[in-house]
Amino acid sequence: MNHAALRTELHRLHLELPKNGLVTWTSGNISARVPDGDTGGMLIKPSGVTFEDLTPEGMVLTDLEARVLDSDLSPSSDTATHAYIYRHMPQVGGIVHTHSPYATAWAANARDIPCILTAQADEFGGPVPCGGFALIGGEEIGAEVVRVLTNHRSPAIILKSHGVFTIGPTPAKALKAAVMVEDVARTVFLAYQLAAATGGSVATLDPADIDKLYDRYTNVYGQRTSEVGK
Ligand SMILES: O=C(CO)[C@@H](O)[C@H](O)COP(=O)(O)O
Repeated sequence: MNHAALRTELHRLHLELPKNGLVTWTSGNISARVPDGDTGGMLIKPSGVTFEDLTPEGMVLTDLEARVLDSDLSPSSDTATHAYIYRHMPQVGGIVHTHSPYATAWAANARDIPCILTAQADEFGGPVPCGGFALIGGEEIGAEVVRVLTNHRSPAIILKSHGVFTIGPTPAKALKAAVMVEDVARTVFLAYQLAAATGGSVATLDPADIDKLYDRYTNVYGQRTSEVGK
């Protein structure tokens, strides 16, 4: 996808954040890696702009040192973090950050989201990991994302006292992981709440079953063409 088409795609994906209940007011952001053959670098949301005021042209182009290349708008507060992730994870083509409420509640408790659901084994290949706290504005959040997600099956991490970061080969795949992590965070929370209310208990999935589920979802589920079912 070229630079102009990526702007349009990135704008479209940002509108999915409020639609899916993942952000409030101006929180959250998405970026897309721009291919080297085009301009290189990345496109990212401008900081503090409401979702209804975002435009394709307003997406800010930066290099992978987080320097703005073509805009009068300030880029997202998380630009240095996104740039750090792209520099250290060459397979990543898109990054999403949200404060989606259930996943962020787990993050506020500094708890991994335990793997008790087949849908979670499918998408995340096990528990969703919780990383440590880092302040906003520099590369520290990115360093924590890279530290925890390198060689990890999960495309999502929750960060202590903050929120969610997801990665993917494309921004659309990273967005899917952001939608799915909120879905499992809510259901897992409800399952534990129901167990507490009824005196029951919740079993985590057997690691061997998680492996089988993850393998089926990764290699068999869905359509074999990238044009269908994105
Ligand atoms: O939590 C943070 C900073 O990590 C962000 O999600 C802000 O809430 C939105 O910041 P901008 O991307 O608009 O600068």
